[in-house]
Amino acid sequence: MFRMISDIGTDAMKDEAKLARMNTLQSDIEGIYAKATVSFSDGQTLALEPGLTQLMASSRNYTKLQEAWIGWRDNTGKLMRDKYADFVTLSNEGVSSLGYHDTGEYWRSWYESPTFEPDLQKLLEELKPLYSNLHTYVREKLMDLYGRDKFPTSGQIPAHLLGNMWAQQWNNIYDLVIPYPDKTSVDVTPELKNQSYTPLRMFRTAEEFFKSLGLLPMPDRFWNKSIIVKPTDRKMVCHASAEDFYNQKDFRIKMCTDINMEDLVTIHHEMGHIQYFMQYKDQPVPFRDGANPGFHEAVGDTLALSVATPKHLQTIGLLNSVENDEGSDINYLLSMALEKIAFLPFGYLIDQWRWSVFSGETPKDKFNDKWWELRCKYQGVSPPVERTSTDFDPGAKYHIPSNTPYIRYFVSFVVQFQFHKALCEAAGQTGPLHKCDIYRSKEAGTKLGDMLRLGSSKPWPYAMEALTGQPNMSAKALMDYFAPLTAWLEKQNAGKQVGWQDACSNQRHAP
Ligand SMILES: CC(=O)N[C@@H](CC(=O)O)C(=O)NC[C@H](CC1(C(=O)N[C@@H](Cc2ccc(O)cc2)C(=O)O)CCCC1)C(=O)O
Ligand SMILES: [Zn+2]
Repeated sequence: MFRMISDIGTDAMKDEAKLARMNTLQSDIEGIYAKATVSFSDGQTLALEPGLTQLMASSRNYTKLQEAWIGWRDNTGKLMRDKYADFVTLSNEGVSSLGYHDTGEYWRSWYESPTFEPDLQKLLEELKPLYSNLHTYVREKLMDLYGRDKFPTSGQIPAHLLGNMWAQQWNNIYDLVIPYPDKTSVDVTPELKNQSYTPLRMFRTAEEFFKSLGLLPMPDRFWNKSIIVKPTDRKMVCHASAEDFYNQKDFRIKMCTDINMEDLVTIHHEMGHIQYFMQYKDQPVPFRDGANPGFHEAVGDTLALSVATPKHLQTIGLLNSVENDEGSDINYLLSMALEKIAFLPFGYLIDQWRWSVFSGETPKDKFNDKWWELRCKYQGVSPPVERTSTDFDPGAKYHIPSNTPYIRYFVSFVVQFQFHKALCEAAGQTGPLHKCDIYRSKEAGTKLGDMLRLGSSKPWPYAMEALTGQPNMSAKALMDYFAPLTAWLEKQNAGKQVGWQDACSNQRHAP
């Protein structure tokens, strides 16, 4: 407890003037991101939410997508590079008085493990074959649609074609890659609109899932004080977030909710944070935190793994028919892979880049080269147009200007499948993991609640063992979940060139 109280991060900066300068740089950088818009050649001007997000998700116009992709980076990252470099120097100075070599070392200390970095690398390597198979399948489909001459001979996928501004999740191009179009497709967005769901009803639906497990309901103050639609009377950073006011009563979400499946999942994610806040609210303040930051990110997503199943969606009236055949199964697993597998290298590389910047390994003039070195190697995506060292593409992703650590999401995307497997067993679900729905299982809820109430009072391996019966992070549950899809993808990719070269080439395939 004493160690946690004294671990105050960059606020340990001794020099008041430098502390003020660091905070000014941070708020300047965040301001650039918050105010950014893109003005198109056709006169349209869009903000990130909802305009650019919806364009990147739904447009199939190569040039329009490219214009949005370049415009967003010109109006965010490109304007931050010098300030960010100065911020990094001051941030490192701030934590040095706590004995950390740099900010990256401080951030990694939250995982309390001397083998944290090699453990992460091993997980990514175990998951690489599954990612490569998904990447190859998607790339072939996109080449058919956009033409081979748009794709580099080194095998990467141009980053603006994957349905997301950062190519971090590919669920929005599901319609372009759906394996069995005549079978059940899981996207319930149209149904949410047909049934005129409101943001409030989406939040109530999520709350009902938590309550069905015997977990805590959202308190009245939550419903009175949260902001769940984009306000018209003030500016607000629309990036969803959950806040703990550390007074054992006030817990809130702010979010600019869209009526679609993606936001229904996000609502569960944010409500997972609130549930954790409430479960550990009686711990001493230093223990009112996740067992590690990845655990905090995994709570809501774990429950959403049940909610997203066709069976559950039918139970809550969002899907009228569920076919139990191989085609529907593969359709569902592929839609989940576009959200969960696609994310893994992205979740890994953000802080690989940032740790290398904090440590001094990557100097300012190499910021963008290092970023694309990692994007080309780990994620197998390429820039649609040539990038230069005056660009600063990492700054186009919220978590860099907001200085929010990111490896927590890679950890979460691995451990959430371990949690899901453990809760499914507690709920007495015996079938394939991807069909499990823990809805209404008080046994599962009790097991989860017991772990959440620990907060950060025990080392995370203790919490992991309490929930799953063993203390380590493991990719096995994730690979078990997607096993039927792995076999199917290997058959689909037979005879195809699987994977990509580490470096992106400038050369493109012949038409
Ligand atoms: C006071 C404070 O800071 N509170 C923290 C929570 C805490 O630390 O207590 C907080 O609210 N952080 C905001 C952040 C928002 C989101 C996010 O940034 N997600 C990542 C990665 C991802 C993507 C898909 C997915 O399914 C899960 C994760 C991204 O969008 O790239 C955006 C929507 C989802 C989660 C969050 O909730 O984690
Ligand atoms: Zn989160």
